Amino acid sequence: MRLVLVVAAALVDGSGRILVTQRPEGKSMAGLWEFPGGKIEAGETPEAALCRELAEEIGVTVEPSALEPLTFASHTYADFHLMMPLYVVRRWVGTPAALEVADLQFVMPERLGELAMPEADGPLVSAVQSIFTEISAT
Ligand SMILES: Nc1nc2c([nH]c(=O)n2[C@H]2C[C@H](O)[C@@H](COP(=O)(O)OP(=O)(O)OP(=O)(O)O)O2)c(=O)[nH]1
Repeated sequence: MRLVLVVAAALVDGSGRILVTQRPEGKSMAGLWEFPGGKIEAGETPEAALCRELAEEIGVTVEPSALEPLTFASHTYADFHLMMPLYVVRRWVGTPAALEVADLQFVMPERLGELAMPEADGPLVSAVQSIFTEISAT
């Protein structure tokens, strides 16, 4: 089984909403909503890969020090096993734009479950929701 390393981010805005992006036509899982990010290239750290992907896909600048580890997905698809750390990002420069994604939206955490997302993302959505439930309860 091929192991694929991907890194992703949950950008959280000042209202506690989470950014999700839509996979474009021509890619696997086209049309599904996901956390922005992508594959780690040879010789790259996960943090450098994530900052590069966020700049390429949605045009925002994120400092590696702004990446807060949250959880990870470890999920077997039909033809590969995905290992994907998810970071929370609360600080970035620029306004997210759909540069290499079909669309993007900020959604309240409790609404994430209404979106069609990759199979691997179920546990990530639960983790994001539980963090924000904790925050809003304090
Ligand atoms: N960025 C991101 N990728 C995800 C998520 N959930 C999930 O299963 N993935 C998968 C989809 C892809 O197989 C892989 C990310 O690859 P990618 O999007 O950077 O590269 P790609 O389009 O060339 O991938 P592919 O067509 O070869 O599958 O991780 C997620 O929440 N965010």
